[in-house]
Amino acid sequence: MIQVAKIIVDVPTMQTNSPYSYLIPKQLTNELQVGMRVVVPFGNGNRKVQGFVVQIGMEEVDADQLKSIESLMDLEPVLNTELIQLSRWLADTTFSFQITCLLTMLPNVMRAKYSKQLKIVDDQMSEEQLADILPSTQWQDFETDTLSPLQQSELSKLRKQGKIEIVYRVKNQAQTKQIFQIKSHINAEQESGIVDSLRKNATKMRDLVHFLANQSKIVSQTTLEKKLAISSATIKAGEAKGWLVRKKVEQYRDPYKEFKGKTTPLTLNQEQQTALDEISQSIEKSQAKTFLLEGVTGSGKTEVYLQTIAYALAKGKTAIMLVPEIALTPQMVTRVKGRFGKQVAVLHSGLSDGEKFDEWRRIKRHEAQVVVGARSAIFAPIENVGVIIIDEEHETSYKQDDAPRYHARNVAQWRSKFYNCPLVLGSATPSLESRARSERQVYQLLRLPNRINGHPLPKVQIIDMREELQTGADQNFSQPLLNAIDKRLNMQQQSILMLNRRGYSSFIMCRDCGFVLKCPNCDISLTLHMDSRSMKCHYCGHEEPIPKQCPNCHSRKIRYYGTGTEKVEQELKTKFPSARILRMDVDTTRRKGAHERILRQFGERRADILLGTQMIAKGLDFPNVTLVGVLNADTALELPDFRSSERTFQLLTQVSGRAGRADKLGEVFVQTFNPDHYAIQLAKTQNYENFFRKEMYIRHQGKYPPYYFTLQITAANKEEKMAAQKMFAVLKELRPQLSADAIVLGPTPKPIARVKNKYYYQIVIKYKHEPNLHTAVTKILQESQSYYRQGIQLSIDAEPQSFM
Ligand SMILES: Nc1ncnc2c1ncn2[C@@H]1O[C@H](COP(=O)(O)OP(=O)(O)OP(=O)(O)O)[C@@H](O)[C@H]1O
Ligand SMILES: [Zn+2]
Ligand SMILES: [Zn+2]
Repeated sequence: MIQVAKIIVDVPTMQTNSPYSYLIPKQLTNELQVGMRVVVPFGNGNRKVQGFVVQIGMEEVDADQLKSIESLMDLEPVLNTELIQLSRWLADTTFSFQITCLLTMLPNVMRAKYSKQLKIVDDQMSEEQLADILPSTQWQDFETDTLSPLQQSELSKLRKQGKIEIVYRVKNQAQTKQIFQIKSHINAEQESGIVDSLRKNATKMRDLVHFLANQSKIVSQTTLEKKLAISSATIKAGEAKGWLVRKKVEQYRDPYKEFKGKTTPLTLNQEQQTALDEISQSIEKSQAKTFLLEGVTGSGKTEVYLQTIAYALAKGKTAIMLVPEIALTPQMVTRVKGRFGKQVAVLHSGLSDGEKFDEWRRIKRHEAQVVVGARSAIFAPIENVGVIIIDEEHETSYKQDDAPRYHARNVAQWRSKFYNCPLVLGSATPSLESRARSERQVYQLLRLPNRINGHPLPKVQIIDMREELQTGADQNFSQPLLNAIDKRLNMQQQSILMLNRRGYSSFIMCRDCGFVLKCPNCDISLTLHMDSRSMKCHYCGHEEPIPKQCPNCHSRKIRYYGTGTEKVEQELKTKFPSARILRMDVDTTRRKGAHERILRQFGERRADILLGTQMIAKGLDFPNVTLVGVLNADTALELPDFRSSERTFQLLTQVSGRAGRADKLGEVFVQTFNPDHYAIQLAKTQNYENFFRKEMYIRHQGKYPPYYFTLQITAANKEEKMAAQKMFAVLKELRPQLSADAIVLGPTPKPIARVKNKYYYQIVIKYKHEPNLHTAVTKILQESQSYYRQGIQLSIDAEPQSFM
């Protein structure tokens, strides 16, 4: 029996869910702990990889058979036992590898960077000889698969002859920010003596001495440099003379350093109070219970969340609150930070890697007790959790598209059980899955059926664009909507307009031959963008100049069709020359802080109209907004997805909810070509309960979730035939494991069959109870490693949120 460390290694092409055993070097026996990252040798040669220690224990093995840990990457564990346990569950339930899960839980900077270098180890070999095969500029970090077959064989020959070696290094990217602090070592009495000893023209030195002689507090070096306009060389010279000491200290990169503003708890109304009491009781009794807080838009759900968090904190516990990425900046942060100040850590994609790393460490060191963040914040290393809240729980962004394909709601449930604390799911339009569970008493339903302001929900008018177009109206604006905008401008009230398509035109087509300009890499048409004067692919980012003539028949009759936010902005400017318009879409919010700036401007009433894509639909709370216009309600309805009605209803209800949230009444116009569709008709009354019943009936008929589970398996390859063949082979292996009740759709190409030059084929399995499915799919996952070498990527998605 010897002591070994069980380690999950980071080898992308040889993944497995079982850890490897390594020997622990003598010097490290007392140091090594579960949850640390280490560098270990792996495979043949001297390849080094990052690994995670998941267990330390005795094992019946021959020490000669094992390799030994090379070095530690951390001096303390980066993962606690809870998170290691969670990663195992996550890998199992999302059909992914544990290493992928571990890396997902940590800030990006904790992913190791690998470097490899060619090194000559034989005196007989000259650098020129090697450079003949591979230019010396490529000796560092070369990619073997980009080399020519000849280069590959030459290099491997040299290696076999022992003339060259490939040296691997694992680099830790996690860097803290260090600053110098300065403490004076001289006093006022010493000043004149020192100054006399200086040369006459040493004015900078004199300034420094004067400052130090009269300063007893510690200052940072950068402050001092700025204040006295001196260089770091002057300060170092002062240090050498013993006038001061410099000390290196760590400083957090705080994204909300400048944050000010404090909010106090509001007096809750009866319904809010009842909801708070129910949840608080669960915190008090340490119950792992899930609540569904169904509250209409503007019913004050956020205030319930905040007071729930306050309750958990008062009990000496911590809290996690998830919000959709978009909602995070900036209104939600203001609300939570305003209530809990420095106790809050914020995690979202708008932060730099360094900022995220520092916020993560504040949580880990128990310096923050409240975590607010987007999806991945559910993995925050917070302990002693008292409550977990997921706002807008129906949002698709809570499901990750890449491996591990997890849903934050499921992870939250796991952690809620681990800590015996309640989980609160909040929404005005809950997902059908969650609402159905509350129907079966799996979740406890709490309702806020009324708006805080006591007003009814805004009145919604559906406008039939087919009729409007017949009367010769505008493509984008119906007359009633134009009138309503005009009225708001006259009354100095604000409007929000939503169009779910960015760019100028959705596609361009030749009127002579019908040619449509498509992306060379994907099966979709290119979108015209006027601000960059180019055609762009919204899937892969491909960009090319706007053609002046048809690339197919050379006709000049090339025309723009469809519309986007850019074009609508231009039209608005022509129609309402005096209106101040803000446009918010992916193109105007690319730069850091742009999102916040636009919303701040709108909140300060420095604009009359906010025009945007669906990123403006959620969470915004502006009291002066009394009009909401949806320019085209049909975009989501057209998608080939069984959730398209649900998405449409949710989006319309959410965006309608932005109007009339304070003392003034709100009004909504929804323009559509499908005025009779039930999702649109029911959004008119914003009656979620009716929508729920109708949609449940349809899902039952179609055998879809929440009545059936779904599992999607996709194969991707540069060649369509390869992707299709693999999917047929997978199905052949899987089908015998399934009962006759399981329904298999496909193999079929995905609705967008080609993206970034890869073809996608899929099968979807719908099932109720399949005891063999999990094992069979896990086996397919393990086998997928071997096709990976043939360039076939296989992905498995349990409960996919999108079938595109
Ligand atoms: N008890 C209360 N007394 C007074 N004002 C309140 C109270 N609760 C909430 N409010 C205010 O009512 C407004 C709407 O509340 P909030 O934004 O929390 O609603 P919500 O249910 O989260 O809305 P949505 O789902 O539309 O985002 C906010 O301006 C909030 O400050
Ligand atoms: Zn043409
Ligand atoms: Zn493309």
